[in-house]
Amino acid sequence: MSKPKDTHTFDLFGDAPEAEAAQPEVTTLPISPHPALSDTTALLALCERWVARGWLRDLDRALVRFLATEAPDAPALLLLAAALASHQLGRGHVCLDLNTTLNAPDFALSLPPEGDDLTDPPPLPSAVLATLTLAEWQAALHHPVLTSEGSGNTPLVVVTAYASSSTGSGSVSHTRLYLRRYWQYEQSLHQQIASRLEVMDDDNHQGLLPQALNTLFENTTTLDWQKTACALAARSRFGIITGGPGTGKTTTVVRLLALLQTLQLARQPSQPLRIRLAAPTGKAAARLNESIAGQVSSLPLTQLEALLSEHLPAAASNAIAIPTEVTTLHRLLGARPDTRHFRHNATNPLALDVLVIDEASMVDIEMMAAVLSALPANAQCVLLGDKDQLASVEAGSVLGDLCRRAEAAHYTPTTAQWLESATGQPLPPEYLDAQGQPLDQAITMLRVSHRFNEHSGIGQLAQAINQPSHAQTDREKQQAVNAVLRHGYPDLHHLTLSEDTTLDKLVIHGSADKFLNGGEGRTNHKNEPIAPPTGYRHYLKVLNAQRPRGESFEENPAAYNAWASEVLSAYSHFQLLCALRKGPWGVEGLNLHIAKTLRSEKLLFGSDYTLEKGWYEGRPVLVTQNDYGLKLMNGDIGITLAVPDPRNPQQKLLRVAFPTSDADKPIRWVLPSRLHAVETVFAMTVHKSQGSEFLHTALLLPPTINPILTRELVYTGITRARDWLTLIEAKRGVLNEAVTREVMRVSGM
Ligand SMILES: Nc1ncnc2c1ncn2[C@@H]1O[C@H](COP(=O)(O)OP(=O)(O)OP(=O)(O)O)[C@@H](O)[C@H]1O
Repeated sequence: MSKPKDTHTFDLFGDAPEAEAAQPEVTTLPISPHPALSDTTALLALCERWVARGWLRDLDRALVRFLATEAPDAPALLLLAAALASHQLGRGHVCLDLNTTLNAPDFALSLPPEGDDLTDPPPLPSAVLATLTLAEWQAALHHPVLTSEGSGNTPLVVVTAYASSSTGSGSVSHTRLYLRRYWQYEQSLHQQIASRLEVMDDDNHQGLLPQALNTLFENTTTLDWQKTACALAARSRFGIITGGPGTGKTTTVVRLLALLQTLQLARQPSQPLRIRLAAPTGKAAARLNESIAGQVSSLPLTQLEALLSEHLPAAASNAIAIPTEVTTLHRLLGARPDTRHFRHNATNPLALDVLVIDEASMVDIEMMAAVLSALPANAQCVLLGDKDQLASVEAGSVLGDLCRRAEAAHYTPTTAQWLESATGQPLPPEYLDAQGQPLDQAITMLRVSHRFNEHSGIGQLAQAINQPSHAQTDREKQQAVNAVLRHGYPDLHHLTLSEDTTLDKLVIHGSADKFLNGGEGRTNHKNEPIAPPTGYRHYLKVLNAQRPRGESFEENPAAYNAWASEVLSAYSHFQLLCALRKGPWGVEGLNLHIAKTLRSEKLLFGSDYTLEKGWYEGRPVLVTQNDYGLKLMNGDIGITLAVPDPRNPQQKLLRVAFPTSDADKPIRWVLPSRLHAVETVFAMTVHKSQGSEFLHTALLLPPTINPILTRELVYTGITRARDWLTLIEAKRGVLNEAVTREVMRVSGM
């Protein structure tokens, strides 16, 4: 849920003047209670009007009807809360928080960010709830058939928590209403995590742990958070390593696996750990696969094996093996078509000892609960991810919730002492807290980016945007962000659209001329040269220049695979990201606009209809649903290529090329007619871009602020950029607004 600037004045309908004229019910609050608060028929009629406007889902209204049939005496106030609780699930919240809803009622529905014509508008939630008090609403939630505090099998669960008030005048109650299934997911996560937080081995494995850590990490004078992360993650059966882009999460986890395997072989020489690596999407899995493979080859395995044989001569012959294959969570659990149940669960657990989950910020509460309950009791689970990124579009922000205290660490003196003996590094006092919770002891935040240094505008901008709101005022944050934009960093270009060709030039050519020295002469953190930024022309040129000639697809599949690999790699050089789906500034409008622009440059060909609805060579597509038959995962990107028709080589057939992780068959060629859940991806939403990175990322912010534009969205978008970032504001000022809005997901975690 985004933070309202102040209740009721948040501009839900775009620019203020029209909005004011169009929302009589916002300004004229009813003086008597709205009938829907006490009468079920009136409530159902209201829900119907909300559904007709798309403010509420049909599913939410159906739930109200079902509950009203199950319990005809249920108060309308309870049914209204149930409708809103159900609706929150579709918006990422695990439950309905009554207090938050009463403070900002209009955030409880999906009011149209891009405006509404508002002829005969239904009442806004702020009008409906205007006379309702928290105590009245809480009292209405007690019903023997529909609600309980968790006991029995009621469809709804009410949880009330008490906390001391900020004014110090006693305690305040906070009430959350859950659909039972989601309450169960939370309970299950609590139990699973708590049961794994116990410290496993306090004797440092007879001195092997510090020696292995010293073998894996160079001695540094400053605190090495990566070494700390490895030590802590080896200490209990649940650990989290969080950090921004390039802070070394993958590097650390590869060393952690080598460490765990070393310790295991010292314990049981003939039983190496069964380690599995997983990520929420195919794209994220492929990325981790690639970077893990590179990192494993640089591990000091020979030294670790020598260390092991010193400790245990009997174990000398045991080689330390680290897997590099990464799977998706769906595959790992054994997803079954047409059911939300998996093959692996608490009664049929996964056969593994260690599970690493990368990009954990993208894992929703249902999936996280499913994975943890499918783990054997003794298995170890390590989550990797950036706590500040957008959470999954599904309900829950598990990683963000678990890492809420990660910044200040909160390590207890016992943990600090143990860490010092394991790593040889004392912890600075600001990270210590005698009241630290068990979960705090299992989390490490990596704080140094090895990819973006102080000379990188991408890194500096990410840091400025990411400052939490309690650390500075909105004005200070905006000033810090603007200072980065004005500084003249070589990897950063800030653009405000003034003429309509500006965006076109960028998406075609990449606008290298807008970067310092035309983007020439830069090197990366490994001192390798960085190629200047490109736009979509680049991959379309590669497509045409490297097309195999003279041989058919069947005669020389390797040539066609090599061509497709080059085109796919060239495509990953540039990606336009945007916040919205609909409208001219959303994916739908931009995709068509860009396709036509590329056609006008003779880089693509096809009629208006084909570009909008059909298939054409060069069309890049994003898979939007897992397809196990085709072995395609949500998030996979493919490019449409024309290959000779085997029946008539003069004719061409369109096939879509997707990359695979199989070196023998690097490309999966799919007929367009078999692809049912794909969309053109010249423009991609920031939500869909999670887990991917592009050499040049252009992030386009629409001209009007709306609830989806938050600091997390902007941060996630800009951190998809590896070498170059173009930040585009359709209208100046939107960025300033967006960076001061935070996502606040409601949950009980
Ligand atoms: N301690 C270190 N010293 C020097 N270079 C490092 C160190 N740790 C990581 N790197 C380098 O920094 C880069 C980023 O590291 P890595 O991929 O592990 O980070 P990450 O946090 O997983 O990144 P991502 O944002 O892609 O998830 C890599 O090139 C890696 O080799």
